[in-house]
Parts: sequence; C-alpha cells; structure tokens
Amino acid sequence: MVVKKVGILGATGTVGQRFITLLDEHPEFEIAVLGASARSSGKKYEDAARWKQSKAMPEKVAKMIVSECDPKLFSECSIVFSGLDAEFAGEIEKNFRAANIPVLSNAKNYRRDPVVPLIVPTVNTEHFDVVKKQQEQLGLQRGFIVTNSNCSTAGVVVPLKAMQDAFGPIEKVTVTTMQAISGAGYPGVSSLDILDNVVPFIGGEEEKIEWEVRKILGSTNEDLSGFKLTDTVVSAQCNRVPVLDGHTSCVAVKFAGKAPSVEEIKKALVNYRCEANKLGCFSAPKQPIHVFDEKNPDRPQPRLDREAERGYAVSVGRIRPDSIFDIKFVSLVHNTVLGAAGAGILNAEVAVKKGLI
Ligand SMILES: NC(=O)C1=CN([C@@H]2O[C@H](COP(=O)(O)OP(=O)(O)OC[C@H]3O[C@@H](n4cnc5c(N)ncnc54)[C@H](OP(=O)(O)O)[C@@H]3O)[C@@H](O)[C@H]2O)C=CC1
Ligand SMILES: N[C@@H](CC(=O)OP(=O)(O)O)C(=O)O
Repeated sequence: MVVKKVGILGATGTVGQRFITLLDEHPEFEIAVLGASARSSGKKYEDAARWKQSKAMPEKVAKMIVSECDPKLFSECSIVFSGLDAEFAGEIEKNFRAANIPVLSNAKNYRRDPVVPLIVPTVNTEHFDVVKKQQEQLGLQRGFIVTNSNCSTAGVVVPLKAMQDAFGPIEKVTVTTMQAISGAGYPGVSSLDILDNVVPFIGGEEEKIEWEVRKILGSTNEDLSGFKLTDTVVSAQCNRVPVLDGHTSCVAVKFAGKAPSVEEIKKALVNYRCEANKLGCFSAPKQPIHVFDEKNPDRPQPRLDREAERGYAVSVGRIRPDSIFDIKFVSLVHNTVLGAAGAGILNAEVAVKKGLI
C-alpha cells in the first residue's frame, strides 16, 4: 500500500487535534505538514496547541513546526484536511484547491455550493461523482473541495438514510438536539454558562440541519452536474448541554408512504451497510448503525456509547411509534469523529478507492 502524505489546516483546534489522534497510526495517511494561524506558525506544535485529547500528543507531531496555511508549504501533500475556523476557511480552502491539492473540509463555507459534494461517509459517497464537474468548471486536474456535514446533521442523517432506502421517501422530520461542548471549539462555551445548565440556542445550527439533511439524502443529477435535494421538511431545535463529546438527537419521522413497524425499522437499521463498507475502507464501521432494543431502554448515552466503532458508528435507541408522526427514536453521534474529523478521513479513504486522489 502506498502511504500518502497529508496536511492538516487548523491543526491546533478541537477538530485539528482529533485529526491528529485519528491519523496517528493510520495505515494509508502520514501527517506531513500542520497549518494554523499566524499566532501558531513558526512554533513547535506542542507549544502552539492547547492539547485537550485524552490520548497523548504523538511525539512526532509534538516536535513539528506549525506552518502558515499557504499551499506552497503543503506541496508534498496528496490531501489536506481542514479544521479551519469558518471565518477564514473560505479563502484558504479555495487557494489549496486552486493549487490542485484536494481539500476535505469540516467548515460550513462550501456545503451549499452546487458543485461541492456534502458527504457523510456512511451515507452518500456516490455524491463524489460530482467532483469531476467541479474540476471541469475550474480547469483543475487534481484539486477539489469536498465537505463533511455539521456534526448534528451526521447523527440524524445516517438512520434516516437507512430508513429512506428501506421504506421510501421521508415526508417530514423533527429533530431536537443535545449538543456537547466540544462542538463549540476551544475555549468555546464558558463554564459559567454551561455548568448546571442547558443553553437553548446554537447560532445557525438549526438552519444547517434543516437544509443539509436534504442535500445529503438527495441524489446527483443524471448528468452529474450537481445535486437534487429531497422534498423532506425538517424542523430542528438545538440545545447545548454539559457533555464533553457526543451529540444526542431526539427525532420523529413521517414517511411519505405507508409507515413501517418498529420491528421493520430496527431490522433496516441493523442491516444497513454503506459504500465505504463495500470498498473495504480502513475506518469504515463494520455496522454503521448500532441499535439498542427494549432490554436497554435508557440508551444511547453519550458517555457510554460515543466510542461505538471508534466513533464512526451512530447509536440509535428508543425506537417507538409516535402519536403525531409515524415513529420516533434517539440517535447519538461522536461529534468530532463521524461529526467532523473522522468523516473527513473516511471520505478521503473512499476518494482514494475511487481514484480521485
Ligand atoms: N467541533 C466540532 O464538533 C465541529 C466543528 N466543525 C467545524 O470545523 C472547524 C474547526 O472547528 P473547531 O476545531 O471546533 O475550532 P477551533 O476554534 O478549536 O480551531 C480553529 C482552528 O483554525 C485556526 N485558525 C483560526 N484563524 C486562522 C487563520 N486566520 N488562518 C489559519 N488558521 C486559522 C486555529 O489556529 P490557531 O490555534 O493558530 O488560532 C485553529 O487551528 C470550524 O469551521 C467548525 O465550524 C464542524 C463539525 C463539528
Ligand atoms: N455548531 C456545531 C459545531 C460546528 O462547528 O458546526 P458547523 O461545522 O456546522 O459550523 C456545534 O456547536 O456543535
């Protein structure tokens, strides 16, 4: 296997640190360059980053000198992963793409771009087919931007995809989230705001979930020139809760056609497999959705279940009939793994298998 050199933009942040822990010991990708702001560039990584991971900082990374986010300094990299602050990601990621370096981004900036795939790697990797159109429009041989989703979107869209595949179009969905503080980066939410408390507002989050679900569950146009969104109506309410990692969502679903039974839904979720499984990707969860039945009525829980399949699987429980919609359930995703860095890495593994990198 040829090991590819990779760069990380925003390497000092919450998502950047998660990239480092997931890429340490990755068999296909080797960290070659770390990028961050002018505050960090020129410093050793161990002096620039305020390391907040429970796993120790890899020794090799600790001694690396942080670079500015200038594509010329990343020319040895086959891929860059971006965990950049969205205020700066737009311009920087565009520069890397223009320099023919593929960018796998966590930032929100390009998610709505008509030729940029928005991919949750256990859901809609067929959307990679639109990369060619993006490259054609910009006259690029290798460069492209592919984004992964908002972290809460990721936890919702995996079970919805399994249901849509098995039972047809979904008419409407309500989502109420309980989101971990790591989602707000570092230093993020102040302890005086979040301890002994719930904050019922996360700026822009509800709008992102309501729109992103429809692009991810949608299809590519027949000529692969872009995407067709689903007609699903999504209503989201988002809350910040005093949990470190792991976003929980309470979801209710109404199908366009006949409602399946709870048993049928459980079976569809347990049996769900994605393209990353079929391609044999290293980070793909063996079972993308872990299902809790009545024997575990109080699961999933973030502290107990966020590490399912190293954070790449979504856990679903409390599947039951709903008196207004058809069914309701609780879903849990690791917000910095499948909801962020892990999604970028598994997307890159799929892109390599598809010959795009
Ligand atoms: N946390 C999560 O669960 C999720 C986050 N995201 C998205 O991922 C991105 C990163 O989030 P998060 O890690 O939480 O954020 P952080 O605030 O923890 O980290 C931001 C990173 O961006 C770098 N940066 C800031 N300004 C610049 C600049 N001008 N030039 C170059 N680099 C810069 C910082 O470097 P320095 O240390 O030098 O300031 C740091 O490495 C965001 O776009 C976020 O919306 C997406 C999904 C989930
Ligand atoms: N807003 C998310 C994290 C995030 O940065 O999302 P996005 O990448 O969609 O901006 C949270 O607070 O948990």
